[in-house]
Amino acid sequence: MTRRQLLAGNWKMNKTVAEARAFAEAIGRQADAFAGEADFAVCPPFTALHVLRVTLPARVALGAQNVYFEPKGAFTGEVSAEMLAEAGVRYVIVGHSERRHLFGETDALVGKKVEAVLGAGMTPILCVGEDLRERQLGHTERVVERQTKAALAGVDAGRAGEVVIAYEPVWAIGSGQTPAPEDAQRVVAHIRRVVEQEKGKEAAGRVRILYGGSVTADNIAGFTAQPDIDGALVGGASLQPDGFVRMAKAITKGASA
Ligand SMILES: O=C[C@H](O)COP(=O)(O)O
Repeated sequence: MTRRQLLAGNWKMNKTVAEARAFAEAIGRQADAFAGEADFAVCPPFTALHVLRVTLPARVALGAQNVYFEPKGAFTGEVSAEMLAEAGVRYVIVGHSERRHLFGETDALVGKKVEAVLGAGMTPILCVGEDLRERQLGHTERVVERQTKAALAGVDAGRAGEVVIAYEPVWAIGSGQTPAPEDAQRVVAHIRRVVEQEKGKEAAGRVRILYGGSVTADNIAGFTAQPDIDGALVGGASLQPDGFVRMAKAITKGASA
């Protein structure tokens, strides 16, 4: 089964509207970087969705960093999946470790968000990953297994293959430290086995699993060369236009190699 590589930039709480526009114009001047056989997305804060919708190169899709699962109502501060879809959003990050740890998101809430995103015709980027203590205790596999099963619990086997999963070891996020690509491959292969066990072979073969955590233009190719790693979810290094372009070229080259 051939899966297209995906490069997704997660800007977190960075960039004003003016800064977002400047980024889109800068990568637009190097739009050739996005012409190859791979998918690309940028996930800005909500406030910069509109400006990116109108300024990003056509091959770079729009993503969001969060969503609420209810369709509408008295949920001050929240944004629904339908609202994001209408705003031109294609991908929605769900269950990022910063949301789980800083904002108390539970496995059950993450599962509802995954369903809402699929229900609105968008692609969830479901984040899973162990923290340092869990890793030191040897619990990595069981943590990603629990998170994956809970998040996919309400998803039909026929649609599970549409989900993108991002394996992000929490200790690697923003730290400059990464697992060896072979180590990330081992965990990602385990996640794929969990998908197979829960949703069947077809879904497991289709589901794209990214690596995230201190990815840069210099190390991305080592991860995306692994057989089960289908791209990267990138924080800090996605903020600079040149870095984003270099990563786009690296994954496109790997995809066609
Ligand atoms: O969603 C992105 C990840 O949290 C990785 O962030 P980072 O590339 O800055 O380590």
